[in-house]
Order: sequence, then C-alpha cells, then structure tokens
Amino acid sequence: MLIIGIAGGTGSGKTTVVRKIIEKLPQGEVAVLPQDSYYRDNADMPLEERQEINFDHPRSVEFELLVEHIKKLKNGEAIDQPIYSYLTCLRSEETIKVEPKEVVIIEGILALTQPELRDLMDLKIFVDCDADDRLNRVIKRDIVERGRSVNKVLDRYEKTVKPMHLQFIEPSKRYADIIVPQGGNNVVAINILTHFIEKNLIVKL
Ligand SMILES: Nc1ncnc2c1ncn2[C@@H]1O[C@H](COP(=O)(O)OP(=O)(O)O)[C@@H](O)[C@H]1O
Ligand SMILES: O=c1ccn([C@@H]2O[C@H](COP(=O)(O)O)[C@@H](O)[C@H]2O)c(=O)[nH]1
Repeated sequence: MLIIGIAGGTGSGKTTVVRKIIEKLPQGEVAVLPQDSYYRDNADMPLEERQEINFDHPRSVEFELLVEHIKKLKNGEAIDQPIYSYLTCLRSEETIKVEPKEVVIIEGILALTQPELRDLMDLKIFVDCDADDRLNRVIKRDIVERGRSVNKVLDRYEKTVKPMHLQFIEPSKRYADIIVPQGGNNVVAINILTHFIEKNLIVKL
C-alpha cells in the first residue's frame, strides 16, 4: 500500500489534484480519506456556536481517528469513514465503508501538521497557491456549496482562516517531498505524480 498525503491552504486545489490523479490511475486502485470528514462532531453545541468554531486549527479535527483508520487500512481492514456536512457543521449518522486499496490518499489543509500522520505517509505533497487566488476561489465555492455570504466568508478568513494558515499550514510545507504550484492546472506535476504512483504499484505487485 502506498500512502500519500496532500496538504495546502483552503482553495489551493488539493481536491482538484486528487481528482486528476485518480482519473489517470486504474479504476478502483485508490481510497481517499479527506481530512474534512474527520472534523469533530459537536452535536452538543447549538448551530450558531458550531459555525463559530475555528475549523482551521488542528484541534478541530479528530486526527486520532484518522490515524487509527489508516493503520486499519494498512492492516487490510475496511473502515467506516465519517460523513461531515459544511452546512450543519455536524457528522452524519451514516458512514462510508472504505476498503483497503493499493493507494490511499489523505487530503486536507492540516494533513502535514501531525507527526504521527506524516510518519505513515510514503509521499508528502503540498499544493501551493497565492493567498489572493485561494480567497477568490473560496468566496465563490463557499457561497455555492457551503451556504455562506461574501461577508461571512471574509469575516472567517480574517479571524481564523488566514491566521491559522500562517501558523500551521504554511510552515507544514517544509515536510513536503514535492511542492506543486498551480494545483490542478499543473499538468506536468500531475503526470510526474501519476508515474511515481504507477511505478510504485508495479514494484509492489
Ligand atoms: N486552477 C484553478 N483555477 C480556477 N479555479 C480552480 C482551480 N483549481 C481549483 N479551482 C476551483 O477552486 C475551488 C477550490 O478548489 P479545490 O480543488 O476544491 O481546492 P481545495 O481542495 O484545496 O480547497 C473549486 O471550486 C475548484 O473548482
Ligand atoms: O464546517 C466547516 C468546516 C470547515 N470549513 C472550512 O473548510 C476549509 C477546509 O476545506 P478545504 O476543502 O480544504 O478548503 C477550512 O478553511 C475550514 O475553515 C468550513 O468552512 N466549515
């Protein structure tokens, strides 16, 4: 099993890079563990309070469960991956059964900040993108997909997203084996990564 970590700021293009890598690999070879699925369940808090949580701080994510799940997959066991909603800021009662695959991708803003998680990764990638481009994309995306207003997105960006990016995410770039500028648009980087993964699969089979 090849375990790949893909980190980078919000809106940097992590999900797009993952999608483009998967498209190029044989079907059914890849399992994706999005860090966002592991946001802690704060069902005991009212919605207004949940919406004020600092979701860009490592303590907001149940990394213990993510690490446990990766270890299980490595051990050949299936996992029940949580489902998280950005609209309600809650975990669903349902889960997704994820079977062990030849390639496991862990994708998320804080994926390279945790030593125990990094130690499980065979390849660490940081998707790099200018802050103004990321903010531009996040405004558009959060209005359409996450039920936010422009003011709400800008307010969160100033209060938590930007400071946490500078404190935790940007410094985690030093742990990356490969830094990918221009995210999903970087055809050369996507091809290099895909070839690396394919080569490792052939060696392991
Ligand atoms: N190179 C790009 N140019 C313009 N928009 C992009 C680009 N890459 C991603 N996007 C868009 O920006 C948003 C965030 O991209 P995404 O890949 O989900 O980033 P992340 O997973 O890092 O938050 C999505 O709506 C996506 O379609
Ligand atoms: O309920 C939530 C939980 C998280 N967020 C924000 O999402 C981004 C990380 O997701 P990406 O897909 O990598 O952009 C992070 O900045 C959190 O603040 C949210 O808006 N609502």
